[in-house]
Amino acid sequence: KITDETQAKQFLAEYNSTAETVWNAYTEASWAYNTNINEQNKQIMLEKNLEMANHTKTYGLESRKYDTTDFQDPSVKRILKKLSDLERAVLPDAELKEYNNLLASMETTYSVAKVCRDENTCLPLDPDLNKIMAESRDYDELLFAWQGWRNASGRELRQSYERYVELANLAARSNGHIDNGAFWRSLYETPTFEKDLEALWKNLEPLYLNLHTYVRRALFKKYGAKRINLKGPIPAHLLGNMWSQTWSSIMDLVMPYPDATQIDVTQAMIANGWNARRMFNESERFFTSLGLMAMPDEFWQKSMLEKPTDREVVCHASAWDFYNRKDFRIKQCTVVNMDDLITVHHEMGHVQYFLQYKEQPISFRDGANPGFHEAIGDVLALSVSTPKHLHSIGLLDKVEDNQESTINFLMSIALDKIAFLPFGYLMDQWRWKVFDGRIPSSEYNKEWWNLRLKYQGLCPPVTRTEEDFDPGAKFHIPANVPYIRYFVSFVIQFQFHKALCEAAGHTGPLHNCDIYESKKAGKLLGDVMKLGYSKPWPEAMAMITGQPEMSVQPLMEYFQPLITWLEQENKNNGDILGWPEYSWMPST
Ligand SMILES: C[C@H](NC(=O)O)C(=O)O
Ligand SMILES: [Zn+2]
Repeated sequence: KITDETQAKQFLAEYNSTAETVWNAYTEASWAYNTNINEQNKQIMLEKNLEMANHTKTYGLESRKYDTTDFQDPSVKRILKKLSDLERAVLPDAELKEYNNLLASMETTYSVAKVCRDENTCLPLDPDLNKIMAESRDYDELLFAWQGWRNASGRELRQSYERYVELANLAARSNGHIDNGAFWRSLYETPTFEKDLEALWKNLEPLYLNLHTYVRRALFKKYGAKRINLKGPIPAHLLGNMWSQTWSSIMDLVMPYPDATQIDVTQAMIANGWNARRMFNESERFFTSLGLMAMPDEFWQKSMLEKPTDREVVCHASAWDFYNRKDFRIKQCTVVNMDDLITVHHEMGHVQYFLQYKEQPISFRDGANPGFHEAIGDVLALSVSTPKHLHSIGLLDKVEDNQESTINFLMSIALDKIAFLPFGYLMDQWRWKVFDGRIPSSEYNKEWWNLRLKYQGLCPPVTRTEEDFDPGAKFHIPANVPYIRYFVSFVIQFQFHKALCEAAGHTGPLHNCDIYESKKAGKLLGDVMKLGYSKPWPEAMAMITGQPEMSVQPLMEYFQPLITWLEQENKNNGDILGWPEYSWMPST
């Protein structure tokens, strides 16, 4: 073992500069493929991925030769520890090639899948099927899109997924993890991670149950007793979203006070001639108002902000770091609506993080934990979504400060933030169990729907079998993107919001806070982003909130007026919480 710290630093300097070149080459090739899906671009991406894996393995094996016990510099220890996990590069050549091919083909199948109405009308997910799921109030049309999408995507992916699980586990185990789920959880550096998550969920479950009961009653009014059982699960295609993960698109069906202010500003965006570029400019303006960084010119020159009409692309929105400290991009098939304005801020939050930590060693150019990276943009979006801010950017003609408008506003935010929690929690519950073998492939779909029932109180609108593979109908599953990061983000973003609002000198209810133009709030957030992955995330958490733990208290404080209202409303309606008639399904 090498115990010379100076030698280690030289080794890491060489790693850093060579990694920038190799990772940049791979990222360019991956970008070319994601923004123009064809065989040639796929082959180039696979070739660059092998080169990157080679680099990772060479330096990873070298890093394992160091004994850092007596090293003085904690960063050197931290980087060598991270490098010694080779991830997929540990696989033998043949398995690595097979693994990369599986990933590329699963993401392609998902991204080009379409649902045909007739032989010459085939609809892609983005924007067509998403639009049907959000706007249609026709039970059968919703079922057409919901079932068609699962036939075109999930069903086609089941076999590849089974092999992917084997190879992902082989890689994880070769790196010393018990399985791939354990590897994914290790990124949070928290031995009690699963217990902590369960405790957070137990605190949040009552909020979700109250929202579920209230929305079920509203859907009962709309779709009737044959399709909605007030003591049963909700059919999964009626919530305004292909995966029932956010419900704000059915705000019209659940609006508490139709005569008071509502904040869906899609109409106003269209009426005011907003386009994708305007949405991104507005978001950049918010970041710079906090004293954070503007987008570099390359961002505007090289991003893909709208869906091209002449080629196939991966439409699922994403932000890209090209690891040369200059080139950062977003790929988004932007639609002019409120939902996408929020997504724009989400993706711009990733790029802001990239910009803030770009001078860190490449191994530290990551979020303090993956949930931090997902939270940044959402924190700013909480301010942007306030009636006050929407009014200030010309998307709301008047701001009313009364109980009805407050409840309407909190309902619209809850339909995204509270509705999401069980989905954000169950996605990797399913995958962790697949990776550790508790869910064999013969039960993939049965266990998926058991979790969808247990956590979200949903049922499939039509009978599902093991011919189906419904988890595969959600991007992150074929795309091999972990998901607990979003559950973590939806909790901690309210902790960050509360802390930044205090820094901004906000007084009054938390839900009214808009940190726009607060340089103090911006500095608090910016200083944490600059750390990247250089410090364990509890230190970063403490820098923002003054304490090191995840906590649901700020989320509960934010929604408190709505929680009180929901409890009263559900009582007035004589409705029960939960779905005791759990085996009920709608009559087709
Ligand atoms: C919440 C998650 N966001 C993202 O992928 O950026 C999703 O869209 O499912
Ligand atoms: Zn994200």
